[in-house]
Amino acid sequence: MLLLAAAFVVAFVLLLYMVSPLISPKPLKLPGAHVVVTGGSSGIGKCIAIECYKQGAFITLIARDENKLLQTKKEIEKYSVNDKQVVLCISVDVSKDYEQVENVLKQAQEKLGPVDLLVNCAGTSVTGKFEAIEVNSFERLMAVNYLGSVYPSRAVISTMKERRMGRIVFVSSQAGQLGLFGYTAYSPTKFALRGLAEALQMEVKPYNIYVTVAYPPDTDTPGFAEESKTKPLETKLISETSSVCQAEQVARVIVKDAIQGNFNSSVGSDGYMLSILTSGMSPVTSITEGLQQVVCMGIFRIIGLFYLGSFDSIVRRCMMQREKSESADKTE
Ligand SMILES: NC(=O)C1=CN([C@@H]2O[C@H](COP(=O)(O)OP(=O)(O)OC[C@H]3O[C@@H](n4cnc5c(N)ncnc54)[C@H](OP(=O)(O)O)[C@@H]3O)[C@@H](O)[C@H]2O)C=CC1
Ligand SMILES: CCCCCCCCCCCCCCCC(=O)[C@@H](N)CO
Repeated sequence: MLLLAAAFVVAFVLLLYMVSPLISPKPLKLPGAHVVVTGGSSGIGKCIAIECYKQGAFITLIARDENKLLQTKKEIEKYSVNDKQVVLCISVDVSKDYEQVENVLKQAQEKLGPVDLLVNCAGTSVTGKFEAIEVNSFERLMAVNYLGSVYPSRAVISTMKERRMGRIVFVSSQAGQLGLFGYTAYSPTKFALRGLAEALQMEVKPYNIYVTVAYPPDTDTPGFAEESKTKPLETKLISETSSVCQAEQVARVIVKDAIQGNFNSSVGSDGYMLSILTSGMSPVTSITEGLQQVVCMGIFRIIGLFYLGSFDSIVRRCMMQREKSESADKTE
């Protein structure tokens, strides 16, 4: 009986593997491809641009600060692999005016051809206790992190559909997979990208367009340094659960997953567990991935509950410490 069940499972898995080419896309060829990176002048975005350029792509960098763009262009050009390669810089705010974003992308496509890969990496963060975060920060973060990814994607999608090819990456965050102390303004903007990505992927898959959502952990970048200046102690202690990654490593993983058309992109063992645990109704891009989710989800939930317990105790400890030092101040 047991043997029969085992044979059935093996046969089922074999069958799944036989149909797997139906769900795995063909890898994107980067040599000669046009890659647009928003937020390409700094941190993770810059490293993604370098990684694609090293593999022969033509690059458009989008960010606001022109000086930073030009400096990054020079830095990237050191890695050229042929003398035809171009790095184009566009200074625009991706979150302000849709028409403006559409226009600059049109110009970029006139110069370097239709976009093969769009990486939405422009983003920013504000941390603090809910009541301490300025009301307009909630709006600004939603505008930059969410609408700033909607606009460029909306501007390239029609051409991608016509060409029956293309890749779009949304750079979310581990804070887009779980909500943590201090991230009440930031996390929702990163969760929103997941919803956008799932809905969009279902629409564009028949057009051979593949969407990737990346969930990086804390990564050593100028943005992260800025964020760390005002981070609550609780957020720091909770985040120390997983170590800080290098931007080059994060970029390599994102580019690899985008090329392969993987819906989910994560870094490190925490990243792997979180992605399995929060896979929900997201699409799978390989049978192996689906099987890993089915097998590991329960056990990762148990591990996750221990993490949550330790996060709660960090928060409680910090609160008690604060109250103690406040009452000590009063008695002085
Ligand atoms: N570093 C980390 O720990 C993690 C980061 N992430 C996410 O990765 C992405 C990149 O982060 P990181 O490399 O740290 O960030 P950086 O702050 O180092 O770089 C941000 C980039 O985005 C650009 N940018 C910001 N706002 C706008 C805007 N309104 N319009 C156009 N460009 C804009 C910046 O240029 P300029 O200011 O000139 O416009 C810059 O090029 C973000 O979305 C972030 O949320 C996710 C997980 C972890
Ligand atoms: C089985 C379950 C395992 C759970 C492991 C959980 C580990 C949590 C660490 C969270 C770190 C927060 C990253 C936010 C990074 C970010 O987006 C900002 N730095 C942007 O600047």
